[in-house]
Amino acid sequence: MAKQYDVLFRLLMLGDSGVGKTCMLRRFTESEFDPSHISTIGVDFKMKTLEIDGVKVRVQIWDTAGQERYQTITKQYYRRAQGIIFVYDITNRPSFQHLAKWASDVDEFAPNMVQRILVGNKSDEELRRQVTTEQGSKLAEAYGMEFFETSAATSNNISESFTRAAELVLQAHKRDVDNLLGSLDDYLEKEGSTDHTFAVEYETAGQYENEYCFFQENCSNGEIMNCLQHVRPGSGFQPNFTIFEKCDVNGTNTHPVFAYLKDKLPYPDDDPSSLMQDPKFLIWSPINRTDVSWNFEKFIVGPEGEPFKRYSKKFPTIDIEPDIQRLLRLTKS
Ligand SMILES: Nc1nc2c(ncn2[C@@H]2O[C@H](COP(=O)(O)OP(=O)(O)OP(=O)(O)O)[C@@H](O)[C@H]2O)c(=O)[nH]1
Repeated sequence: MAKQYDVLFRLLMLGDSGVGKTCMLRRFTESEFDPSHISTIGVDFKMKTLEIDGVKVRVQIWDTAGQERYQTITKQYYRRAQGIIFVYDITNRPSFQHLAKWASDVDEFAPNMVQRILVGNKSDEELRRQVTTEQGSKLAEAYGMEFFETSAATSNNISESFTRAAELVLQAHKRDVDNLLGSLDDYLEKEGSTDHTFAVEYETAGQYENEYCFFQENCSNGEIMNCLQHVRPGSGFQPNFTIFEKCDVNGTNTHPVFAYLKDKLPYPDDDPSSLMQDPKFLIWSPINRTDVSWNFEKFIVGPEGEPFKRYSKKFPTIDIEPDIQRLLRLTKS
């Protein structure tokens, strides 16, 4: 598989509802501006590839809902961000005053290394301005952030601000980038790609007839195909995709693909705290906080090899479908 980028970073946009986060993101990724305001529900994201200092940086930009009622959901995304773009609306003073709260949430929930910039959006609305450029710039200085005034309507400083956020993240992770593991593609390339092995243990979701196939087999490698064909789902079932051998996902022999997945997604999204309830089931060593919990956690990986989400053993497999659909749409777009 040809490598499309060198590194993948996640940026998160935070700020009150209506400040223009979605419009900024659309302007940056699709060069479009839609004057209607449809509040984001939970989180959404878009991707863009930038070339910075000769490095192809794929940025996954998460657009969060500013509305209070979604904060429990959106806070779960903080810990996975490498960069934060705080946005306020220059025509709305309260959105500027609330930055203190957004910043303190980030201090609490985001990783220490997270890079931040401050953006005052709607700079085209000079006549309705309630926050001066100087006030914005002073606040940014106080927080040690770079500052931009932007307009999603005219495109002013949109590209500059997103690119700067990505540059800061790249600089902060320079050492990692130099020893780059990069993407899942790299691993597969290193491992000899198609004829090498990696795990398959999926959960039964009763969807054999549908587009996705999830299944669970406890038998040995040699028996898997027979089980599928004759037992579950049976009736001569033939998968139309490659099934790899089983492999270790925890312990000293952890397969590099799973080491990578666990590194990028250390905890299940829906249940970050629990690992294994009963230590007598821990049959591998060494035990690590990010280990895959029995039985069964799920990972999904995006169209370009980026680990997208990890689901706990309690998360119903059937409920992964909306995320799969979303990623498939992304592949087609
Ligand atoms: N004049 C002007 N209006 C803008 C600009 N950016 C966004 N808007 C308008 O502001 C409103 C809200 O924009 P959104 O992008 O939906 O706001 P949001 O921050 O994503 O809101 P939530 O999803 O609720 O958090 C829309 O009516 C936009 O048309 C801008 O740069 N200039």
